[in-house]
Order: sequence, then C-alpha cells, then structure tokens
Amino acid sequence: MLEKRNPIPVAEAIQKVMLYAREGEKERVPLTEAYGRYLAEDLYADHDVPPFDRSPYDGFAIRAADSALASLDHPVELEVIETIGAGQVAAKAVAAFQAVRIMTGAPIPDGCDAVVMLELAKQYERNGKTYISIKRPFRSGDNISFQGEDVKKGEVLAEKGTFINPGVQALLATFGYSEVKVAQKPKIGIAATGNELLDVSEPLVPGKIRNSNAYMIQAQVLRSGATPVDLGKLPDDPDQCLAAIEQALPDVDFLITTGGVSVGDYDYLPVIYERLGAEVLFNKVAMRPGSVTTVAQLDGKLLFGLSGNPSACYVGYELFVRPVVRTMLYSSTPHLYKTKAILLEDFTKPNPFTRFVRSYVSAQGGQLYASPVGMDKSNIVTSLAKANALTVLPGGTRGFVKGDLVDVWLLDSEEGSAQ
Ligand SMILES: Nc1nc2c(c(=O)[nH]1)N[C@H]1C(S)=C(S)[C@@H](COP(=O)(O)OP(=O)(O)OC[C@H]3O[C@@H](n4cnc5c(N)ncnc54)[C@H](O)[C@@H]3O)O[C@H]1N2
Ligand code: MOO
Repeated sequence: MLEKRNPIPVAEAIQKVMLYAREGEKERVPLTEAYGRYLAEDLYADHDVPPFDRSPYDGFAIRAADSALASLDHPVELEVIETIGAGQVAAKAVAAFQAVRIMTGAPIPDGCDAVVMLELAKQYERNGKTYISIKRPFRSGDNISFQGEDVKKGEVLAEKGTFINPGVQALLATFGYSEVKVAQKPKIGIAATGNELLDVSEPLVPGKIRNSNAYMIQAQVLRSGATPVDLGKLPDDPDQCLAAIEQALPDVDFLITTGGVSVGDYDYLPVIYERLGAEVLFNKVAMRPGSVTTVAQLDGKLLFGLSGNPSACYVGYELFVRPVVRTMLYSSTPHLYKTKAILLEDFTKPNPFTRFVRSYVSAQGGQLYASPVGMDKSNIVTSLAKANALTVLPGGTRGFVKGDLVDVWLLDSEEGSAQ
C-alpha cells in the first residue's frame, strides 16, 4: 500500500527550500568576461565622474563676466589664446577678454566658467591674432559638465548581487575595474530519468519520446545564472540511478532530476532518496502543474526531484530552483517578480490547487494584460515556448473571466532577471 502524500502550500514548500539557500563563493574575472555575471560586492565611486569640469560642446571657453554686455548690436570681442582638444589641458591662464578654443570632453581652462558653442561665435583673424565675437551674454556655468555631476566620490555605484548588464559594464570600466569580483556560478547537475527517453538526435520509435526536459532545464539553469552539468539519461533502474547520482553529487552544488517522482511502478526517486540517506523536505505541493515536485537534502545539498511532465518540470524549476540559484548569486530578491495583470481570456477551470498558468503578459497604456498560452496541461511543451509569465490562480477558486485582475509572476527575460 502506497504511503499517502500530503500536499503542502506552495509558500511553505518554497520556505522549506530556502532554508538551505546559501550565498555562493566569489571569484575574480577579467572585465571582458564580466557581462552576464553577478557582482560579489558593493561598488563605491573612488573618484568623481566627470573627474574634472569639462566642455560638453565644441566651442570656446570664456569668462562669463566678459560677455555681460554682449548684444546683437554690440558684440563682445574676445582673443583666442589657444586651442585644446579632449585629453589635453590648457597651458595658459585666461585673462580678461580672452577665450580658449575647446573641444567636447576637454577640461575647462582655469579662469573660464562658461562655454559658447562653435555655432554661436564668429571667429576671425586680425594682425596675426585670433578673435571671436559673441552677440549674447552667457552666465557662469553655462554649457559646462561639472566634476561629479554624474557620480560623486563615495556614492554607491552598484550593489552586491547586481546583474552585470552593458550599463554596469560601462560603470566598471569607468572606475578602472580591469577585473571584477563576481559570484561563482553554481554548478547544477541535471539528470533525466526514464526508459522512454531518446537522445535529441535519435529518430522516434514506438513508445519513446525525446528527452526535451534536460535541454529545457539546461536553458533555465543558464538563464538564472548558473552552470548546467549534464548527467545524461538515467534508466528506470534504482541501482543504476543511485550509482550515477552518488558519483555526480560531490561535483555539483545541487542536483536536478526530472521524472520518476510520482507513484508509478518505475518512479524510483523516493527509493533513491531513502537509499542515499537524504531527508525529504516535501513530496507533494498544492500546485498545478508540478504537484509531485519533491525536494530532499543531503548534508545541506539540495536534490530537486522535478516532475517528468515538461510544464510541471519548468514551473518547478522557476519556483524552487531559481531562488536558490539567485541567493547563491547574492540576490536580495531571488524569487520571480510578482505583479498584477488583467486577464484577457476567460479561465473557467476549477483550481483545487494553486494553478500556475503559462501566460503571455503584455503592457498597454501602463497596464499589464495576461493571456494564457497553449493548453493548460502539465504534459504540454508548446505553451512554454510562448510564455513570459505565470498567471497564479489561488487554490479553491474557479471561474476567472476576462477582465479579472490576477497575480502574475514574470519569467526572466533572456538578458538576466526581470527584477
Ligand atoms: N496514479 C497517479 N498517477 C500520476 C499522479 C498521481 O498523483 N497518481 N500524478 C501525475 C502527475 S500530476 C504528474 S506531473 C506525473 C509526474 O510523473 P513523474 O514526475 O514521475 O514523471 P514520469 O512519470 O517519469 O513522466 C511523466 C511524463 O513526462 C514525460 N517525461 C519524462 N521525462 C521527460 C523528459 N526528460 N523529457 C520529456 N518528457 C519527459 C514522460 O514520458 C511522461 O509522459 O505523474 C502523473 N501520474
Ligand atoms: O505535477 Mo502534475 O503537473 O500536478 O500535473
């Protein structure tokens, strides 16, 4: 007689898993390899940016006071004493009614406090000297990028756990990080169980299907910032599964298996956990899909027994594995981003358990809308290709209709977290 499984609420299951979530190790990588990684420390500005007052335009640096009486009828004449480009520093001191021809990015010469754009000044030669005339007054500070206007020394640049996107990469370069301390990527073993599984390159034969889950999980692992370790296909044989898992465990941070966690004659994962001496944290969650999701721990190492059904497996990863990965990567918000959206179609099925409906969320006029995608069954794979969110319908409800405001949990975009 089978032992009856008691479903626990989703939030409780997540909590049980998160008790084992730990921050990961750090490593240094060259800046050129930092994109897509997560910062392992808070970064502070050790200097101002810009580091000096500089010109945002090609033009002339002047003393604003000299232009005070300039007008169309009475232009003011200034002598141009030198020219500086970006990367140069003025060699001469600027006296009254003198100016410096200056290029975008060059430091403002001492004594100058405004810049006149090239288009607003007329330049001419007289007696071997260069002059400009300007026909309007400028105020002190006009057209100057001030030292520290972007970032001031001591300010926080980016916090530990920040995803290094191209903008963060620019910040790192600005502050001279040729190497960056990032979170080490967690290594996650992935094993697909089941005698029915074929390799992706094998032709279909009666009764068999291709192992799509391993590739799906591999992509989910990469998307969440970790490194997948492919442990291949394991047959429905407890001895062989146990041997393969025991061999793989020391080299990975967690292990994910897919399939074999239900109550069928060949669902051996519960037997394997027992033989390993692992503690099962839960083996049934009040959710659909993914009710059979089982999580165990062995000496603090999590073993995720995800469902074999593709959609259930997918949801299991996003709910239970992702937050552990993100915690290892120092995220302070490791769970999927939760928000609300207006349902665009009726969803009339009853929801005995919390239901995670694969959905496409779009924004229109500042409002989010959610459309369920594909068939809502746990063995469906096509819906996953279209989903960018999960609509979350609470257990014990039914009869949602178009226009209802529902909870949605956003899946990550391909470039890092949705948060
Ligand atoms: N009598 C009961 N039967 C089932 C129950 C139950 O409570 N009582 N639960 C059902 C639910 S809910 C689910 S979900 C599935 C979960 O089963 P398993 O996680 O043990 O997975 P398998 O039986 O191994 O496979 C399920 C399904 O998925 C296909 N599969 C498996 N691995 C892969 C893979 N790597 N790539 C693609 N597809 C895969 C497999 O062929 C099966 O069709 O159990 C229900 N049964
Ligand atoms: O785990 Mo099953 O997906 O609840 O359908």
